[in-house]
Amino acid sequence: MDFFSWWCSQLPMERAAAAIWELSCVLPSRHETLDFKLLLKAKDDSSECIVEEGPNRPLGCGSNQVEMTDAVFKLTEKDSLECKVWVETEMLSPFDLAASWKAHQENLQPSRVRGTYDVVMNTETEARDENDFASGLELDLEKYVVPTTPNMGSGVVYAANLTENPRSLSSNNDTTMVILHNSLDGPANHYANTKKDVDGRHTPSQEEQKAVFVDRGVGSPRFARPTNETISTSNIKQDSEANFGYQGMPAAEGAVAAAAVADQMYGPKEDRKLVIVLVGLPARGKTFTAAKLTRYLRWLGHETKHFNVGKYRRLKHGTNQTADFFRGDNKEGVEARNEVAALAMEDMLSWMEEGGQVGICDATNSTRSRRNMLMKMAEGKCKIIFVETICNDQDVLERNIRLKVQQSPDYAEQTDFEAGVRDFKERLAYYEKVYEPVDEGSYIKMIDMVSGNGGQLQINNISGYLPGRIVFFLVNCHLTPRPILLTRHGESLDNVRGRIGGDSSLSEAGEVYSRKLASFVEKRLKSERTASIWTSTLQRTILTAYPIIGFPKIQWRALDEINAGVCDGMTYDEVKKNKPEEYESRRKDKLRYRYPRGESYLDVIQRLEPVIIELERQRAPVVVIAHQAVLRSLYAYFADKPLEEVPKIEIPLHTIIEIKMGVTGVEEKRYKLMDAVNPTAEV
Ligand SMILES: Nc1ncnc2c1ncn2[C@@H]1O[C@H](COP(=O)(O)OP(=O)(O)O)[C@@H](O)[C@H]1O
Ligand SMILES: O=P(O)(O)OC[C@H]1O[C@@](CO)(OP(=O)(O)O)[C@@H](O)[C@@H]1O
Repeated sequence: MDFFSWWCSQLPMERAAAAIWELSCVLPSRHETLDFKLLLKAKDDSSECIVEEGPNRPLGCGSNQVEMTDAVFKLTEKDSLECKVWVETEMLSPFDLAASWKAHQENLQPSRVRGTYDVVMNTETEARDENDFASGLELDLEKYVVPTTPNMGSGVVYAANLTENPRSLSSNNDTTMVILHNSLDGPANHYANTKKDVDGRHTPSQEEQKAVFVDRGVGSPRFARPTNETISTSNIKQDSEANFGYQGMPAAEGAVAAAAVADQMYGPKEDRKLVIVLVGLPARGKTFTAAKLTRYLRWLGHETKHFNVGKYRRLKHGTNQTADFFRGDNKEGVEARNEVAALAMEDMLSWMEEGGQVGICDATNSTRSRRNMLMKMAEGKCKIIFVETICNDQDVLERNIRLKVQQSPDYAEQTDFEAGVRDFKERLAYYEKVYEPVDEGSYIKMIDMVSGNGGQLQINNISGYLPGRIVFFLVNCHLTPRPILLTRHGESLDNVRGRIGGDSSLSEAGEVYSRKLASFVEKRLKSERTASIWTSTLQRTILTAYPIIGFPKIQWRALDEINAGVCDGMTYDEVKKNKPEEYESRRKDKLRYRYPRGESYLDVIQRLEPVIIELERQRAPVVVIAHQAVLRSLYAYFADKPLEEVPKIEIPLHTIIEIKMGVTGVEEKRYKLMDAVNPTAEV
C-alpha cells in the first residue's frame, strides 16, 4: 500500500472541514491500480500522522476520472474531522511529467506542474525556508499596514462637503429671488425669460460668469466628429477644438458610448440631459446615495455633478441655524430654503448648458411645491427623475441621526452632542409635518434598502438607457459592512522578464506571495462566516489563489488583464523599438489608447461594470486577485478617481488594498506583505 500524505496547516477545525482538499501526485501512465489512504499531519508538529478511517482508496490509471468523497480522521476518541476530497486523474504531457520529476529530484520538495503540488509518496517534504507558508505571517496584521494617501474621502469626510461649490453665491447675482417666485407661481417658461432681462439689469453671460465662478475642473468639453467614420466617444473627446454637436458625450466605450451616440442623434432633446432630484426626510441617506451615484456615473464616463443644497444654505445663511429655521410655518425660513434650492438648480442648469450630462440635486425636496419649482426650471432642458429614500427602521434612523450630528457642519460648533441630537430631531419633526411623498413624474422610491434583507425599489415612468442603469445600480446597493480585498497576482515569470500580457505562471517570489496571501486571508477573514475569492482566467491569478483554502473561488473573464493585442508578450522597450507609433500614441493618451486588436483602459472599465455591480451587491467579503490595469480601474471606482488618472494609479505587487464598505462610505487600508522584486517599468 502506498500513502500520499497531505498536511493540514493550522487550520481551525471548522474551516478545515469546510475546505475542499485538492491532492495531486505524479505517477507513470498505465500504472496498475494503486491503493492509498490519506494522512493528516499537523503542520510544524512532529506528532504522528493520523491515517484516515475507512477502506483503502483505489487509484486507477484512466484520465479525467473525477471523484468527490469524504475523508474522516479520528483526532481523539471524541473528535473527528471530516473533509471533502476531490480526486481527479489527469494525464500530463511527458514534458510536464519530466519537469515535475526533475524538480522533485533536484529539490526534494513537492514540485508543481501547472500550478498544483505534485505530492510525492512517503517523502519528508517539510524543509522550508522562512519565507514559506510554514513560517506564515505575523499574527498581528497591523504590522503590514503601509500609509496611503487619503484617497477615499467619504469614509472620513462628510459627503456633502465634497459636492460642487456654489457658483451663483460667489457672484453678485441677485436675480434668484425673481427666478424663484416666477418658477413657483408663474408659467413654465418664466424662468428662461427672467434670465435674459430682470428689472432691466444686465445678467452676466455664461462666458462672463465663468470669470467669477468657482469651477472644480469640469470645463466645457467640445467634441469633434472624427475624420474616419468610426464613432467612438473616446476619439470624439480627444479633439477639443471643433464642435459638431456631440456635447455631453461620456468618456466611454462599449455600451455606454453606443447609448450616448444614439441619444445624441435620435433622442428627444430634453432626454440628453438628466437631473436626479433626491427626495426624503433628513437622515434618510440622500447625500450618501447622491455621492455614490455620482461616483458610479463618473466612473462610467458620464459628466456628473452633485449639487448639495445644504452647502448653499450654509454659505448663504451660516452653519448654525436652529431647528426653528426649518419649521414649515416659518415663512422666511421656507423662502430662504427655496431660494438656495433654486440657486443650486440654476447652477446645475448652467453647467449642463456647458456640456454637463447628469446633475444631482441633493436636498429634502419634500413638498410638492418645491418639486414643481424644480420641474418648471428644468422644463424643455432636461429630464427629471426623483429618487426618494424612505426608511422606517427606527434603529437605522437613530444611527443616522447620530452620524449626521457628528458629521454635518451644521453642528460643528455645537459642543454638546446630545443637545445637537435633540435639535436635529426637532428639525426632523418639522419636516415630517409637511412631507409629501412623491407620486408625480418619473420616480424611483428606495424603501428600507438598508435593512438587513434588502428592502424594495419602486419605480414609475422610468425609461431610457441611463435611468435603467441607475435603477440597476441602486437595486444592488446596500450598507452591510464588509471588506473587499484587492490584490495583484504574485509576481509572474513575465513580470520578471518585463513582458506585458501573456499567461505565464508565478516566479519564486510570486509563489511565496501566494502563500503569504493565503495566510493573510486566513487571518483577516477568520471571523467571517463566508467569503469568496475571485480571480481572472489567467494562470497567474489562479495560481496566486491556489493556496487559499476554505472559500469558494470564482474565475471571471472580465477580470483578465488589459488585452495588449499585437503587443502581447513584448517588453515595453520592444514596443518602443518595433512599434514606435503605438508607443507614442499610448504615451500621449494612455486612457483612450487601444492596443491594435486589443483594449484600452476605457474598454477595460466597460467590461468591469458587472464586477462593480456584483461587488456592491455582495454582503460577504470578497478577495479579488487580478491584474494591474484591471485593479487600477476597479480602485478608481471606489476612490472616486477621475478617469484621466486611472492608468497612473499605483497598484504595487505583493500588496493588499482593503476597501472597507460601510455605513459611512468607503475607506482604504493597504497591507504590504513583501517587497516586489522586479517592479515592471511603467509606460
Ligand atoms: N437608503 C438609505 N436609507 C437609510 N439610511 C441610509 C440610506 N443610505 C445611506 N444611509 C445612511 O444614512 C446616513 C445619513 O445619510 P445622509 O446621506 O447624510 O442623509 P440625508 O442626506 O438624507 O440627510 C448615512 O451615513 C448612511 O449610513
Ligand atoms: O497599462 P500598463 O501600465 O501598461 O499596465 C498594464 C500591464 O501590467 C502588467 C504588468 O506589466 O500586468 P500584470 O502584472 O497583470 O501582468 C501587464 O501584463 C499589463 O499589460
